[in-house]
Amino acid sequence: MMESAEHEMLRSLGISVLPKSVDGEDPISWPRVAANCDYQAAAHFEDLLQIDVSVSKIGTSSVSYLFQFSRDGSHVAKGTLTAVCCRLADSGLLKTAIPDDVRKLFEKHL
Ligand SMILES: CC(C)(COP(=O)(O)OP(=O)(O)OC[C@H]1O[C@@H](n2cnc3c(N)ncnc32)[C@H](O)[C@@H]1OP(=O)(O)O)[C@@H](O)C(=O)NCCC(=O)NCCSC(=O)c1cc(O)c2ccccc2c1O
Repeated sequence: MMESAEHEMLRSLGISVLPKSVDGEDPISWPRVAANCDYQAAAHFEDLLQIDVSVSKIGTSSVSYLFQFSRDGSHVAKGTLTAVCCRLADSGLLKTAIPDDVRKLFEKHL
């Protein structure tokens, strides 16, 4: 659920989760390196949960998110996730600095 919420947030900022290569440049994506979730109340099958996503930290190449889960206005869980900005090179994932334009978009959600 956190990954889906993260992807929705990226899309809302106009950031593709897995863009196509343009002009032979390596596309950039966001593999996750850490995730955690604290459950504060039970959620049941078919419950409709709201997930509020915010950015808790922007590093050089990493971005951390906070996820607040609620049901009918009551807190259910709190999660965190850290992803790293990477070039999808032929050799695999290579860490790279978060581009300035993307950093500015994330800063709006700090
Ligand atoms: C992602 C890596 C390639 C980075 O490796 P590297 O060794 O270069 O990174 P650093 O150790 O220097 O850390 C970079 C950056 O992250 C912060 N960080 C690292 N670990 C943690 C942690 N546990 N908690 C918090 N923060 C952490 C560190 O402080 C640095 O921050 P700065 O801001 O200071 O730069 C390499 O780590 C790697 O490959 N990891 C495995 C990733 C993985 O397989 N994850 C499992 C889920 S799969 C996934 O999420 C995924 C998503 C995609 O979108 C993909 C797209 C295309 C292909 C594959 C994808 C994919 O597997």
